[in-house]
Amino acid sequence: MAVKRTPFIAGNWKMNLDHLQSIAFVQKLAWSLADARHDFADAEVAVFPPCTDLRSVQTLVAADSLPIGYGAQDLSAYDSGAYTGEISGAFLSQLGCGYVIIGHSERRTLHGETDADVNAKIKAAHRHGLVPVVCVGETAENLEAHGPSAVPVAQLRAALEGIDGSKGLVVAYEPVWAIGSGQAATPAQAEQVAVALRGLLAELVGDEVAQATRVLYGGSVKAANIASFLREPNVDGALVGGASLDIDEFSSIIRFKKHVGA
Ligand SMILES: O=C(CO)COP(=O)(O)O
Repeated sequence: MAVKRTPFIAGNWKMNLDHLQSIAFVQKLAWSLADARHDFADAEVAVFPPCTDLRSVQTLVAADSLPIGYGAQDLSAYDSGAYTGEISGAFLSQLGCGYVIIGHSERRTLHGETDADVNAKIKAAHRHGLVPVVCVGETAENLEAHGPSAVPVAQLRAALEGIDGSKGLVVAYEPVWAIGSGQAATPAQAEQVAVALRGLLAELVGDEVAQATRVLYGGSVKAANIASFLREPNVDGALVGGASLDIDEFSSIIRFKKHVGA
């Protein structure tokens, strides 16, 4: 069954751009999206700013009904209470977030997030109507020891335990060795893992949800390589880090149709 999945181009700003800078960036992105010379009808664009920027982004997006989605880079597994420093999914929903990144490798490595934490956070996102962008990916050591798919597949299996797939999700395959290194995976590698992840989705949440779920590639994506990833049938977009902070580069990435010549 062939299902058309809308390509998703997501910018993960990480801990960059304060709320004033986010306003300038979103305004420029809106101008770029409004550029009549380009057809964005087939792509969905979203940004993931620091939490302190979300209110500013919401105000801009809502004021002009901008075709820009947005979300947070993390959320609490809890809904409210004595959890100092945590941000509830309820608050993110109130700010109009549609998405939330969960289980980014930087959270796993630098903040000790486990598969169980990722699972609990996906459930929290679903409780509050947020679509989780679930990140999985292997280290260079994992790649050498187990090949490309084993670790991402094991992470996704653990992440999705007991999840209701009908509540929506996006999966982002981000090899740790490709993040911020300038050395992206090859499109064939990304496709191979995306196929394995979609196969697992079919097993866990059913074929219909698996076919509808966007599987993104992330790791050193830039304007020069985006089209090569999007040509792969199972790669449905990109989670972009460094290149999403440069308005010219990000604008060029979201014009991927130009790169593929469509
Ligand atoms: O971690 C990433 C996006 O979440 C990828 O980062 P880079 O695009 O900077 O490699």
